[in-house]
Amino acid sequence: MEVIITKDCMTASTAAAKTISKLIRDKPNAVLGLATGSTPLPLYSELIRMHREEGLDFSGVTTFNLDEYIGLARDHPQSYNYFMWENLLKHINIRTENVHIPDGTTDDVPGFCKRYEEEILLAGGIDLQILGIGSDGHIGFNEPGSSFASRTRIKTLTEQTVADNARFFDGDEQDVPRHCITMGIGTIMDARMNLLLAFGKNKSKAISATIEGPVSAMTPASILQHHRTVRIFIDEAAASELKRQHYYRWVYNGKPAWQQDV
Ligand SMILES: N[C@@H]1[C@@H](O)[C@H](O)[C@@H](COP(=O)(O)O)O[C@@H]1O
Repeated sequence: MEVIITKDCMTASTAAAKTISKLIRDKPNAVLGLATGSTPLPLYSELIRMHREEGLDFSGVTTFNLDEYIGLARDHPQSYNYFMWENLLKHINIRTENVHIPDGTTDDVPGFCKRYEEEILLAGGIDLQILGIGSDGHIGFNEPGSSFASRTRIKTLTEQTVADNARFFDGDEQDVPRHCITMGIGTIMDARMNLLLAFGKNKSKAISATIEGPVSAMTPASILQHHRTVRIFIDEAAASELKRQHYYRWVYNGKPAWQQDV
């Protein structure tokens, strides 16, 4: 695990965007795993800027989104499909046929999930998965208790996640769907690299449990301790409960210049 503590979310997002742009320049047909939520928004803005000003080319890139609410149409303003097109996809030169987002309106959820997994395999697997984290430690919508071996499937949100996400639904918890389709933890663990972003004090407990806690299904993100290549970008507030913050800073500051591209 590489833990990178930055002074604010913009610095972290710019650094994370550099990791992604390097991947795309080295491998123009890279497969990206995308996340929603407020956390990756500055990262997506930076990728859009890189596309416009530095010619970052997405024409060969394929994407798979982590999750989607069940019951929301693709054009519903709170659907993750709408979110992705508004905040990233319509601003870059990605091919529509290369974009994959779970379909929350499918009438065959198990069949859809099976095909989603097959499509990831057919694309060659995910090179880099972007992750946010829920305040309860979830990744994608894999809530506490999710199996570490899980694949794309239906899940029920926790009351905590419904409460957290109500802010996107005018604060009304009744409007937040209770079910979703999400990549499984096993799916996320198959990505060749995972890049997790977390900002703000309300993520500090989940972050300390993820990085320094025991690996436990009660903190789904803690399984990343078993992943080979994970970069965690956090701001000072999200890092505030880490016991070994001094060490993470010391490691990063001691890195040779050629490694400090992040
Ligand atoms: N399914 C998404 C997660 O992928 C995301 O990481 C989380 C955190 O959202 P935010 O970044 O807005 O805090 O929200 C949702 O539950």
